[in-house]
Amino acid sequence: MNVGVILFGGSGKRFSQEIPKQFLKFNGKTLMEHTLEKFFEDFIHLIVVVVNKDYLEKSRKILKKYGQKVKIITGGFAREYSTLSAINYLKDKISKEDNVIIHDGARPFVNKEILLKNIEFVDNYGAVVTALPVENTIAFVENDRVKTVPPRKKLFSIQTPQTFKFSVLLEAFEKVKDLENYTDDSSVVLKAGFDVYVVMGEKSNIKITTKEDLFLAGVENFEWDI
Ligand SMILES: Nc1ccn([C@@H]2O[C@H](COP(=O)(O)OP(=O)(O)OP(=O)(O)O)[C@@H](O)[C@H]2O)c(=O)n1
Ligand SMILES: C[C@](O)(CO)[C@H](O)COP(=O)(O)O
Repeated sequence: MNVGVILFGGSGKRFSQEIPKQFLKFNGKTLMEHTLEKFFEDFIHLIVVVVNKDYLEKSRKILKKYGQKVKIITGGFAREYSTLSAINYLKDKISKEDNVIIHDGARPFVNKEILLKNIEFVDNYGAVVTALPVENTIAFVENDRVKTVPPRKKLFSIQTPQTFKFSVLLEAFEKVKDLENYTDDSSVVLKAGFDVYVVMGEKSNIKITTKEDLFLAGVENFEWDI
């Protein structure tokens, strides 16, 4: 079975101080609807949407039209605790051999090809991360001073989905406790000692973090679903 986990448990503070970006609306739909609908594929059998507990009722109102394939749970105070909430929810519902596809709700432009590649690769490798070779030179900086410039050809920018055999997630999130120190799922799995393999992402699969990202994605106007 393939299970989608869509993370919408944040507050979107870099986008807006007032309303979480989950509820921004463009092209007639909220960000939450845009991303969720990318997972409405026949090869995804269950979708767990992790929402911000302060907006549970609002999220339920938006998502109820999608029916029983969508399960709504609340997340944690940091991204990886939201992933942990999904793992705990799934513990008694799916098999250790099932695939769990974890995706930022803030990435509405993911496509079917990336989802299918994640599923194809996780069957071989057990843990995969969507990523792209970086195009800018990256520096390690401390106190405004460049300390090192790692060789670019080995650097990748990590995206989502990040897809794992459920057994890998269970073991990794059992071993790693300081989840607030991690910004994605693959780094937790890596820390737990698993190999993680790359699935090539796409530049269009951007994360909507600030308003500029929306404009870069070609969305010129948006409103709020309040
Ligand atoms: N405690 C958290 C924090 C983040 N996320 C989700 O992880 C994705 C990527 O996080 P980000 O883009 O940083 O969203 P926010 O944390 O909401 O943004 P900000 O850091 O600006 O507050 C988002 O879909 C967000 O909803 C989550 O599920 N639970
Ligand atoms: C998971 C992620 O999108 C990979 O690049 C990124 O780490 C999320 O960071 P955020 O600060 O939670 O948006």
